[in-house]
Amino acid sequence: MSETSRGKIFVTRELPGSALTRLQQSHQVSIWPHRTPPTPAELLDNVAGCHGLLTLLSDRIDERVMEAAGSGLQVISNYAVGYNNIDLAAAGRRGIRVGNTPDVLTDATADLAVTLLLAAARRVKEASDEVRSGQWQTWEPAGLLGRELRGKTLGVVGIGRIGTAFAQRMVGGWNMKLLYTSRSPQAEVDEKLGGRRVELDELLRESDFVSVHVALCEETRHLIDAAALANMKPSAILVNTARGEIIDQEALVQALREEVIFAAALDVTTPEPLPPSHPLVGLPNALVLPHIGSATDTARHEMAEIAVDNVLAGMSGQALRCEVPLA
Ligand SMILES: NC(=O)C1=CN([C@@H]2O[C@H](COP(=O)(O)OP(=O)(O)OC[C@H]3O[C@@H](n4cnc5c(N)ncnc54)[C@H](OP(=O)(O)O)[C@@H]3O)[C@@H](O)[C@H]2O)C=CC1
Ligand SMILES: O=CC(=O)O
Repeated sequence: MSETSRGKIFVTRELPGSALTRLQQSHQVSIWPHRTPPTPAELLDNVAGCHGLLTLLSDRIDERVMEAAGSGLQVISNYAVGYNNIDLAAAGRRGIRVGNTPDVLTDATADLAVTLLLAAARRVKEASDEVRSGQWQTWEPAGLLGRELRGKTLGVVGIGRIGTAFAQRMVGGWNMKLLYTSRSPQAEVDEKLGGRRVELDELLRESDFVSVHVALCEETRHLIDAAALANMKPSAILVNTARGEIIDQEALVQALREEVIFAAALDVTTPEPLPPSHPLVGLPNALVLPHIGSATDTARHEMAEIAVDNVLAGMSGQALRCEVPLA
């Protein structure tokens, strides 16, 4: 299909900036008008006859959705770097290209991981709650004592783009010792950041701060389970900005309640949104944010530009600006 032949595109949410107007100029675009995602049934209805889909990480794009779109579907462009919401094998079988939005959100997400780590280390949630609830009575010598960062050991689980950017900040800012996991050696991380590649067991045992940055897939689901948490130091802090399912959340609740670890700070949970009644929300040593890793104006605008470029390229049969390799 050429860019001028007005293919049909379904976009599952409004995006910031003007990138979507580039799609509207050349194609027949329908944009889901609500703040919350289409239900699975609504998704099936809306994709019928589409040549391109621009999706969010909260939209599950499985074989049924591709089937409902029909044989004309050429491209699925995810407005995220993670693509665990898309059935890549099904896309591969159907010859559908899949796109994502890497790099432009790396700084924003790494910055948020630093924010979470610092907030947990200095007990910011408990301190703020004390002020809000009127429980702040006086300056106390032993009140709300947190953890220092300088010279401590940092464990980065998955040293890809965001894991590396996060490690740069922590090693450069606080002179931390770096341990990391990776399926392959990372010479640059070793040379520039003094990192040491280790097995997950050693990383968990030795680290004062553990931050999760692996992609979610079958191999990484519940990578941090009860046994992994028991392996961590009682003084350790766990940060997750990757995906909620990488941590066994029930095991985490128990570990926080029993002070197996000191604290957790999470941008991602299972499910999302996490209900306010969930135990993690009420625990003093857990900090939960509503998946805002990439939520800066710059990152979200640039993500929109890439996502639109990916749709346009895919619909004209070209390689995408950022294409996810299919199995
Ligand atoms: N909170 C938020 O808003 C955001 C969350 N994210 C999440 O962060 C993740 C990382 O993003 P980014 O750094 O750009 O991605 P990268 O692809 O650069 O890094 C992904 C890392 O995951 C590892 N990995 C992939 N598959 C496996 C596997 N099967 N087993 C073990 N390790 C694996 C890779 O390891 P290896 O080197 O061994 O291949 C790599 O270190 C995204 O997938 C997304 O889920 C991203 C942006 C914003
Ligand atoms: O979670 C966000 C992403 O871009 O992936």
